[in-house]
Amino acid sequence: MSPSAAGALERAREAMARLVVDVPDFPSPGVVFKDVTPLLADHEALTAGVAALAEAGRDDDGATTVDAVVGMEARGFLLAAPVALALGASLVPVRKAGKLPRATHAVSYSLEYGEATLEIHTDALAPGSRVLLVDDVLATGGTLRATRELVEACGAEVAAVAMLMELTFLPGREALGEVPLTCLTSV
Ligand SMILES: O=P(O)(O)OC[C@H]1O[C@H](OP(=O)(O)OP(=O)(O)O)[C@H](O)[C@@H]1O
Ligand SMILES: Nc1ncnc2[nH]cnc12
Repeated sequence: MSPSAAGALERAREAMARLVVDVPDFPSPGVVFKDVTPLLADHEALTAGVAALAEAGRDDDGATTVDAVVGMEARGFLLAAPVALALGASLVPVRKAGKLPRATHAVSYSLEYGEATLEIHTDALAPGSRVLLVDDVLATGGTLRATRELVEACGAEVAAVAMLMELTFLPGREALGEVPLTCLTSV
């Protein structure tokens, strides 16, 4: 890792420890919700977080290794867009059911506090393209597993995954198998 990437990671970790707020019993009893909105509101924290996430889509020489960045609705969009710009890659949204206007692939899944369906436009990713998935929180891995299925339904490949935060008391990481996973912090 380059000195500037290591610096961004250190600044992002410090910012997350300071700015991510635990909200007990939201959106349902027993869930401790990780609210990243104060981090998004802090320019330096967001800059460092985006730089650190983007490293997951670069090689050791700093060259971009992915064709597209996929963000999962809704918080994933906020991070995936600047990461895609930083990498010079395409931005592709994976949306909750009924939001995309053209033909879609769809996958239903469970997450820490409910169930949902995610969709991707069938032509959103070129077959064979390499994709970086970006989101804020990895919890049960339901969102990640569903998104991976959607990417693969397009004939593309998940090359790497980058998250701000991993909840290690949940088995989210198992959704990935061998795919490289970058989580800036673990709780
Ligand atoms: O690992 P999992 O158990 O699937 O949980 C992680 C997902 O949950 C949150 O999204 P949510 O579906 O709450 O949507 P939002 O971003 O629209 O708030 C979070 O942003 C991840 O996408
Ligand atoms: N505890 C949590 N906080 C924020 N986002 C989440 N997504 C799933 N579980 C979550």
